[in-house]
Amino acid sequence: MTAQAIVKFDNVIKKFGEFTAVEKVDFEIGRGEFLAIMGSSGCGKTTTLRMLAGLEDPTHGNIYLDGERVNGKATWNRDTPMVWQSLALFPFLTVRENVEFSLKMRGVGRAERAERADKWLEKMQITEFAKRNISQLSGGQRQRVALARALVTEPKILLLDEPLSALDAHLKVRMQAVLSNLQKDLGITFVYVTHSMSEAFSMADRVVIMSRGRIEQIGTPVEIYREPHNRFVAEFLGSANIFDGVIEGAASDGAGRRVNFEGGSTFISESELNGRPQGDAVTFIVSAENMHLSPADSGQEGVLATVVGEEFVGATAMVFLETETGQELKVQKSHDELTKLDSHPGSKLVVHWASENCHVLPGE
Ligand SMILES: Nc1ncnc2c1ncn2[C@@H]1O[C@H](COP(=O)(O)OP(=O)(O)OP(=O)(O)O)[C@@H](O)[C@H]1O
Repeated sequence: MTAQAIVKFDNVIKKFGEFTAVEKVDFEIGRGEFLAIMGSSGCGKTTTLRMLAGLEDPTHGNIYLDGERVNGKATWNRDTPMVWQSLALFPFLTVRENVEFSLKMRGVGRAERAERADKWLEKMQITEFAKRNISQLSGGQRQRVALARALVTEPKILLLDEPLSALDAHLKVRMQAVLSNLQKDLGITFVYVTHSMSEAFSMADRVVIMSRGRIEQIGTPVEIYREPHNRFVAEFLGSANIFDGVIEGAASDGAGRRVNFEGGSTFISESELNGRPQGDAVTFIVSAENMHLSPADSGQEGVLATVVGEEFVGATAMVFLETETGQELKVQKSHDELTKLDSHPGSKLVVHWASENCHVLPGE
């Protein structure tokens, strides 16, 4: 375990009967890091978090928390509070009583409890609601109570399981800022499970992408976005066009080689091809914002495709096209540009891209 790490998962496997929910998970979480765990439903995100919280025990492997092996250690001895989507606040207690709860459980005296709760009520801007019952609060206010309740013991690490998913879009964005600032101010490690790419990518220092109990990639949001490791991650991010190609020329000291794919070919730099031999199959991506469109009669080299639909994405549009070989492509463009191209369903356009925007998936 490196000195900066607060958590280490060492070859952790979790089985429920014969079913493997988490398969050989091996990673560290840095002290003070905001780590998001993402993946599709059922991929093992929550089970991973629950093992860290002590709510599940690993079937194999070890979990270390702050240098100590914690397999089998009870959750109440771990100091790993968790904030859930359901929040699990006590409806029969007031806001203040909720916030004081874990201090009371630890035998902290009345005066100190009140003082510490006051500090967190104030920090979370809910002092004015201290005497209210939970049922008398809005969704955002409940979130703040849940955070105050979890943080009042001043833990080194906070576990969050889809804490914002029940909130409406506007409130979600506001709470993202609250969480992000809180984490930076306190310097506490946050481990944050979410389905939402926008939440993970806007808040986290690093993101773990899981699929079927395995880690597909760990990296900063920019690394994962620009350089997805494999097809699963590229598809999960949803913004890339994925091509299966075959390398035409032999590796050399040159700048790159041609790669043929069904319905076209492109030049890819040698740094991306990484010395792979001639004839090797490669999977590469080009992100939607790096794709360009030109009129079919422009003489532009590229792939001829037919527009099948458009989706409004704020200031831009995502144009969906189908090539003559049946491959679906997506291209993100400004509305102005699309108007100039007179793009509409049925239009034939040439899709093209710069070779430096081709990224070969190393894990394929
Ligand atoms: N107690 C259990 N007994 C049996 N199977 C379980 C148990 N808990 C989880 N699983 C299974 O393990 C797999 C991973 O579950 P987990 O809750 O970790 O997924 P997740 O990625 O958090 O999914 P979601 O995003 O839907 O919450 C799922 O297939 C789930 O059905």
